Amino acid sequence: MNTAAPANPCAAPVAAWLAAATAGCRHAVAFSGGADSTALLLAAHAACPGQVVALHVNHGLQAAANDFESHARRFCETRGMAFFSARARAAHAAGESPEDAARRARYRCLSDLALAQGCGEVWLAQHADDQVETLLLALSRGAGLPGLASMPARFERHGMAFGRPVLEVDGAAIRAWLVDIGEPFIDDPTNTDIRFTRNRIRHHLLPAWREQFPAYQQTLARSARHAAQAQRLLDEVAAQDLLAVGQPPQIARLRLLSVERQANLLRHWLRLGWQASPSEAQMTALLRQIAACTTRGHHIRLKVANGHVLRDGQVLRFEP
Ligand SMILES: Nc1ncnc2c1ncn2[C@@H]1O[C@H](COP(=O)(O)OP(=O)(O)OP(=O)(O)O)[C@@H](O)[C@H]1O
Repeated sequence: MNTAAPANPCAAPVAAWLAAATAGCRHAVAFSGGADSTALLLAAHAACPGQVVALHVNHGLQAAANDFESHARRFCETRGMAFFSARARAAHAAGESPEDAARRARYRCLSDLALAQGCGEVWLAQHADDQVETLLLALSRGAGLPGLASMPARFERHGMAFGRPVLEVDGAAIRAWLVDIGEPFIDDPTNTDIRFTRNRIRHHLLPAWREQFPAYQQTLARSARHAAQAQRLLDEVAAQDLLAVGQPPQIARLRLLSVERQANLLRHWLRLGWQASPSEAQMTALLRQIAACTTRGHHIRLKVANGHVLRDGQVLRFEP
C-alpha cells in the first residue's frame, strides 16, 4: 500500500524557479492567507527553510482584514516562518476602482517590506486559472495587446523583482492538496461576489470553457504568450520610431510614419511617461488631428486618459 503524502503541486515549479535564481538569496512570498499563497509558501519553506519570508498586506478594505492578518501571522508563527506585515490605506483616484487602488498600494507595501528584509524577489501565487481569467477579463473589456498579454511571469515594480513561479499550476489541484493534507487557508468571501466581473468569469464562463475545451488553460495561456511576444516587438518598433521622431514627438516627423506606427508610438510614449492609455476613440481623434495639422495655426488639445495631449509649436506635449 502506498502511504506517501500527496505532493504539493507548487513544489516542482518552485524547485525549477529556485534552480534559475541566485543562490543564497532570501525570497519573499506575498502571503494573503488564501489557498494559493498558502501552498506557495509551504513549497518555498520546504525548498529553502530559513530563507523564506512571508509578507502580508492588511488593506483594511473589509471588516475581516484584521482576521486575515491574524490568521496569516499565526500560520507562520506556528510553523517557524518569518512573517512581516504592513497596512495599506489606498485612496482610489477618479476613474480607478478600489480594487485597483488596493493592488497598486499592495505592490508598494510588498516592495518596501521585501527591501527592508533584504529579499531579492517577491513571489506572487497567481496560477493557471488566474491567468485564464485575466485574459478573458481583458477580452471582455475590448483590451488591446498589452491587456491580452495577461500576467508576465516576472516584472519589476518600485525597485523590486516580482515573480509568479506557479503561473502554470492548476488552481483546483492546489485547493485539493490543501484540503487533503488538512492545512488551513482563508476563503475570501469577496471571491464569490458576482458583482465583480472576474468572479462572473470564474463562476459562469470558466465551467463552460472547461467542459467544451478541456485544454483551455494551456491554449489560452499560449494565446497570452503570443500577445506578450507581439507586444514586445511593438515596443521595440515604438522605441526606434521615438528616437527618429524625437521626444517630445515632432509633429512633422510623426506624420511621415504610417498611422499604425503613429498610434503605436503615441501609446508607447504615453505609457512610458505617464502610465496613460488612450481609449480607441481618443486615439482615433488624436490621429485625425495630427493628419489635419498642416498649418501653423492648427490648434490641438485633446482629452487622453487622465490628461490632455496638446500642440506646443512643432511638438506634442502631454499634460497629466
Ligand atoms: N493581502 C495580501 N497580502 C500579501 N499578498 C497578497 C495579498 N493579497 C494578495 N496577495 C498576493 O497577490 C496574489 C494575487 O492576489 P489575489 O487577490 O488574486 O489572491 P487571493 O485570492 O487573495 O489569495 P491567494 O492567491 O493566496 O488564494 C496572491 O496570490 C498573493 O500572492
